[in-house]
Amino acid sequence: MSSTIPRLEIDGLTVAFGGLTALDDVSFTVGEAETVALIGPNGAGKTTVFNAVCALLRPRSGTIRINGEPAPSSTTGLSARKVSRTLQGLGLFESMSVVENLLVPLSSLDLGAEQRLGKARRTLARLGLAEHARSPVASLPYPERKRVALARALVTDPRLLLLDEPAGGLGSEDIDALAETVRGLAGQGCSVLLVEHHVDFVMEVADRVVVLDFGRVVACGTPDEVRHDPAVEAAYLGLEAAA
Ligand SMILES: Nc1ncnc2c1ncn2[C@@H]1O[C@H](COP(=O)(O)OP(=O)(O)OP(=O)(O)O)[C@@H](O)[C@H]1O
Repeated sequence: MSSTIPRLEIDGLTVAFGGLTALDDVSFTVGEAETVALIGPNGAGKTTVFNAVCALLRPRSGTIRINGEPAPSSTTGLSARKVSRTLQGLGLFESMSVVENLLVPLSSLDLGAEQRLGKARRTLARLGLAEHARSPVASLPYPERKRVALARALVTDPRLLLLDEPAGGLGSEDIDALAETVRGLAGQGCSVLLVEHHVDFVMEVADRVVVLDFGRVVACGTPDEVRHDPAVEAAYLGLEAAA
């Protein structure tokens, strides 16, 4: 599954906020068309990894490479590198229609108006949102709004997709549909880095799982390997089971 040059390579990443070390020498890779899940308890550093990849903060040390090249030093460079991200808070333009939301990221691509619209409509159809194309985002229930956020991230055909808690707030039917969509991304050559608390979803879609605890990688492996790792049970899964 992985090519020799990882789609994303994080090496020795250390991030501090004042006296708090949020990430401590974190290293892992995401291969071509691979889905890697980043899990760990609240405050483990998962979002900080995303923010570092997206150039929203400056690491104290370590390197981040995308397709073998240093990651962009500002968020504006991400789309040219074919990196997309979804946000926990969705970040949609609520008063605009669904299709207009998808046209926003397409505006930076060198495409004509018809091509942009075609791309947006094909993406909406792929995610079962075609009938909502003209609806204002604010009029849709949360699961559909969440799917619009995913569609907006996918409409530019990213090679690396960062998904921040995509299953959060969804019911089991929507989670099943989401799992199918995420599994299908590999077939399109898209690599995924996923932050998620929903462990069953993670175990279903991830090729590999990286477990963070207090900013350090405490385990890394296939879902089965990680599931039976005592360090993981202690750091995360055990806490969930006890909750
Ligand atoms: N901008 C910031 N300033 C100060 N501390 C921060 C900042 N961002 C994150 N932190 C701290 O860094 C640590 C890691 O936070 P982070 O949000 O990455 O964890 P997380 O694993 O994503 O947690 P959650 O699952 O709750 O989203 C936490 O202790 C958090 O309080």
